[in-house]
Amino acid sequence: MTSTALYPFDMARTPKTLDRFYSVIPAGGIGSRLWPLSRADAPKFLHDLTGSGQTLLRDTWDRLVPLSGEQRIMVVTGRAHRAAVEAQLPALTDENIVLESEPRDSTAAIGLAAAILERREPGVIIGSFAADHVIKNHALFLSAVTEAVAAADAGYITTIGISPTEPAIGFGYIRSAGPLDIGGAPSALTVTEFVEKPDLETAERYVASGNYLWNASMFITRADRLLEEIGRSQPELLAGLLELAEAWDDPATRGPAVDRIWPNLTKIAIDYAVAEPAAAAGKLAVIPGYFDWDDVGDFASLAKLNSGGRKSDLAILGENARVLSDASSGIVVSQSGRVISLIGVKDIVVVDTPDALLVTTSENAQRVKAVVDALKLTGSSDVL
Ligand SMILES: Nc1nc2c(ncn2[C@@H]2O[C@H](COP(=O)(O)OP(=O)(O)O[C@H]3O[C@H](CO)[C@@H](O)[C@H](O)[C@@H]3O)[C@@H](O)[C@H]2O)c(=O)[nH]1
Repeated sequence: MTSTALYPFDMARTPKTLDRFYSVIPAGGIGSRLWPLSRADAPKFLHDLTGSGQTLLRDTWDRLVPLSGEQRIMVVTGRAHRAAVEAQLPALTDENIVLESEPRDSTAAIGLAAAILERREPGVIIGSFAADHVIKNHALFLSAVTEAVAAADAGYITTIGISPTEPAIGFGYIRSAGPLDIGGAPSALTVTEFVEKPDLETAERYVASGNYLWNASMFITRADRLLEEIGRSQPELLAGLLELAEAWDDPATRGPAVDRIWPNLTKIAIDYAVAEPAAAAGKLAVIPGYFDWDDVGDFASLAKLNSGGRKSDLAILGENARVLSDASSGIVVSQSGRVISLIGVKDIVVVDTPDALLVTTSENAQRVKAVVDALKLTGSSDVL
């Protein structure tokens, strides 16, 4: 059975707008809160973190095939990841892989895909979906995105909002208001405010108010509308993206244009460059998503994901893991083959790789990024 057949989604009855729909997968983040499992040469999206037997990138691809077909999925990733990405996605065509010489953040990555696709096919609608998230209830995901495509066709930059369960500070918060009257998008809501990564006090206030949704980092929009919004807040960045797109499809002009323009593009996340200003201008819409969504941002989420939500359990990841546990809980990731024994430790995080060992607790899982920053500063980048 192909993965497509797993979805209860009838392509014959999907709206016409999906004919113009392209999925974009920006696969650029290293996932530094998952160090030392996630590395520069083996980032989070190239790992199987769910026990599905597939990498998160492949799971993402399979999820998007029913929406765009294999021919209309574009992946934007670093040059260094080309071979690994292509091995994961054999149906990815050369024209649908965009290779970056260095990371320039999500506005440049998604904006370049939009500019290339708009040039090839004016009027195209794109949806960008992180390469390293975990989603269950695919039918609900597909129906939310289908609605988002209809809202995008009406001119909105559309995102998918998830009901918050805690005042997480690593997410964007979307304040939704009344319904928008858009055919094909009955659950679309107008957005009055988008706040990227608020401080803890603000996040607590947002969650307590019940008026905010988490941004799931999915942006569905007409490519021309996205470019217009980038141009409003980052005109120089837009000019660079348009110039790159013009040179892209000719191998003789692409290389020189990339060398000249790409390293000078402003590094800014799409949440700041597009979502916040578009919300302030009343051009952002949100579709509430009722599917299970997890960005697996740190080892605490990874532990939860792999222990079925039971805090008392010990989740073990690693093909040849040899773990002895007595009255312990948390997560062990084993890549070294060493025997690991735990006695009476709760909510522990142990990540054992051949050249680096991390020991912390679920409560401190967010602080792993600081270790990565410190390793960079102390010249220990060989283990990153
Ligand atoms: N190709 C490429 N992709 C990139 C780059 N930088 C980021 N990305 C991709 O852009 C997406 C967002 O990554 P981050 O910018 O690291 O996002 P974040 O800190 O996790 O926050 C975003 O996601 C949250 C949900 O997980 C959101 O709540 C938040 O608002 C925001 O959209 C991911 O798919 C990541 O791979 C880059 O330089 N190149």
